[in-house]
Amino acid sequence: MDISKAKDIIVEFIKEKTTEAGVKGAVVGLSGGIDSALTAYLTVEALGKENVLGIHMPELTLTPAEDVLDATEVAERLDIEFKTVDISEILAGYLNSIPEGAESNSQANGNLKARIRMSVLYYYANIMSRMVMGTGNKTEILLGYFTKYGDGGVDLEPIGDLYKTEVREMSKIMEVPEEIITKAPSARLWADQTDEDELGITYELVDRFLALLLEGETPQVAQNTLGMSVTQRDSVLKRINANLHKQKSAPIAELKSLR
Ligand SMILES: Nc1ncnc2c1ncn2[C@@H]1O[C@H](COP(=O)(O)OP(=O)(O)OC[C@H]2O[C@@H]([n+]3cccc(C(=O)O)c3)[C@H](O)[C@@H]2O)[C@@H](O)[C@H]1O
Ligand SMILES: Nc1ncnc2c1ncn2[C@@H]1O[C@H](COP(=O)(O)OP(=O)(O)OP(=O)(O)O)[C@@H](O)[C@H]1O
Ligand SMILES: [Mg+2]
Repeated sequence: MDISKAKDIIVEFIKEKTTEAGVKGAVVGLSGGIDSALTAYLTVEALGKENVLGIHMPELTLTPAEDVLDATEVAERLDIEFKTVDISEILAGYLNSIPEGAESNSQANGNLKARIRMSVLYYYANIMSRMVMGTGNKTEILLGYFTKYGDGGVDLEPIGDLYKTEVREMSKIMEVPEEIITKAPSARLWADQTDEDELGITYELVDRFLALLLEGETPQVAQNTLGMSVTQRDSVLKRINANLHKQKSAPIAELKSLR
């Protein structure tokens, strides 16, 4: 892919879609990770720095200092408005208010954090008449590796057709800080979580596998071509199939036979 041309298409996409929606500005959740950093760079190029708000939303126990520094550095380099909203109290209030909240369920609690961050972004989008920028990439979307109505709850997905490995390439040409490009991707929803550990495969490998499948190759041939293990192949296929529902809006019970 010509990454420079892809960048121009994405910048144009952001301009067009915000104009169609009648809004001038955007809100981006800046985690300190590469997806949100690249999305912020592209959005600033499309809309201008005065029309982009970056919001960092750390959580007491899980957000490392390097993420706070990296998110701040992105905002400083782009010279955009930047706010920090600590979600720890919101999370504690939420869990204290529901009967099962004291029971530890790392999956449910992790997804709740993503959904709290989504609602903070929409709060600012509402009060400022702006759109919420999604930061999902093609790899995450194909695998369904995101929280439904959490980080998947957004208005636009500018980098949604870029594989993670292409996100890295584009980040290099846009001069996203090097330490953000090389940092291990993580949702930081629970302790020691990294994407590649949870997925059981590297982004380099899964991107090549997904690309072969989209070119019409069978999973078996793609697996052999790339030297993947059967376990890796099957777990990726299982994830894709189990999460297909995340790519569609919720099914509606149709009543047209009664009309
Ligand atoms: N066929 C179907 N049709 C309609 N709905 C279906 C369904 N199958 C399950 N569901 C429903 O989907 C829901 C489960 O989905 P969801 O709540 O998203 O939860 P789930 O997919 O279980 O978990 C989210 C995953 O995304 C990862 N994640 C989250 C956030 C950020 C990042 C990151 O990379 O930064 C990664 C996270 O680590 C975890 O592995 C349930 O309500 C379930 O009943
Ligand atoms: N601490 C946080 N502060 C603000 N936004 C966050 C935070 N954590 C997650 N988000 C939002 O959720 C999105 C999804 O997280 P994800 O980890 O997939 O992306 P990333 O952190 O930008 O990149 P990476 O994959 O390298 O970790 C982020 O891009 C960001 O918009
Ligand atoms: Mg992250």
